[in-house]
Amino acid sequence: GYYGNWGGAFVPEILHETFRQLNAFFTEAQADPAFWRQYVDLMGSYSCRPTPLTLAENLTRRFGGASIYIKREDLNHTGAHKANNVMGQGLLVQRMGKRRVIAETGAGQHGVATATMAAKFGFECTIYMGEEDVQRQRPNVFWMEKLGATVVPVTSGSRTLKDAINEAFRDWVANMDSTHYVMGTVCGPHPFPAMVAWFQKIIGEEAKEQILAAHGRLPARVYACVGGGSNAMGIFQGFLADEEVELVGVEAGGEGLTSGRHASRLAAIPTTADTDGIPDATPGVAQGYKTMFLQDDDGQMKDTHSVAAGLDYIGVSPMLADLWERGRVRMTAATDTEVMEALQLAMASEGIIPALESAHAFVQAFKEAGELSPESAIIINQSGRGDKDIFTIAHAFKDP
Ligand SMILES: CC/C=C(/N=C/c1c(COP(=O)(O)O)cnc(C)c1O)C(=O)O
Repeated sequence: GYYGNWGGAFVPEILHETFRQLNAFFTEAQADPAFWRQYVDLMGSYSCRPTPLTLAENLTRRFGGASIYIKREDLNHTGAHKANNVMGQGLLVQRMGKRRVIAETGAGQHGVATATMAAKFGFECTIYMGEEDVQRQRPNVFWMEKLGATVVPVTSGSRTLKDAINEAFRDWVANMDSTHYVMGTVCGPHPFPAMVAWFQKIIGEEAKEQILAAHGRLPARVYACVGGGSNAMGIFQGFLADEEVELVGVEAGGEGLTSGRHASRLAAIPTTADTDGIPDATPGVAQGYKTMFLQDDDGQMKDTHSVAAGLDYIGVSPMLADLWERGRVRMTAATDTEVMEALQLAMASEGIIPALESAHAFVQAFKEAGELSPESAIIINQSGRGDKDIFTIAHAFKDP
């Protein structure tokens, strides 16, 4: 369960048997071709896959460089890439014979997706959500409850994603015989990162086939926003073996990397010795895994900030920490202000409304498209749609 120096499964003794069982079920499912076919068929009939790869002609013309393609994970059922992971996990829960699922959520997309899957599979469902996120993603809270899930507002800590994860783990330790924890991203103790990345790789498999068909050759660069890292790992896996394809992760720059109010774990750190004086992430172990965390000198988790609830998290996938350390993935950050501008441009130019999280990837792609040759192409992974963010966006534009 390691990716270079990162990952592992730092879980208490009491959970070892549960993790052993989970690993056994996952390994068996991975080895069973019928399981992956069942998953692909379900994603086709229930979640509109394959999702389109849309050529953004107006944005391409505006920047005058690479052809800009958008991978439309917003067109999944429930509106984000989270659907890929939860439906796969649902099939796994069926194989394990469990009847209850729990999950953490920040943006509420993973929560809605898990509640949707539970309704379809007939599982009992409890979602843990930071009180602050309950307030800023109300449309999703409404749907989770309407779909039959119990939403538990979490009032400990910073009342955001990391606190929701802590509460979900507490529930799981107390109910692990009946309950599966549907981790929403490629973080947490092994095998969670591996499982989530395995289901999300469907994005990259489709995108590679689609770009070769539409553009005739591999893209120069692929951009994805990074919260825990699951939509990024999903699309990146389609191109990891193609060294000529540059992979760019975009983290939450919040109010700026020197503001102390951001959620950038890797982008803030130049790969050389840290000389920019920006308080950066450091290696640590928390929430069951080892990665680069935004923590203080005592190893206590810092409060993060992002306009996008789904990126507002202290940890980053051990897979991405390893790919970044090896130089295979370049990490950048986009500020809240840049995100709003890119969102507005995408809406006005292409009639596409990205989620605030996804808009971070658009920011970096817009900065770089013009410097690439017109014969080249780039792909932006649009992880979700912006409907959930209507109040945040309205507020941002009201106060210019
Ligand atoms: C698992 C907690 C993260 C959530 N969402 C994260 C998210 C993200 C960031 O998550 P990753 O892809 O795992 O980095 C990107 N795009 C959208 C639309 C998201 O909703 C959630 O609760 O919905």
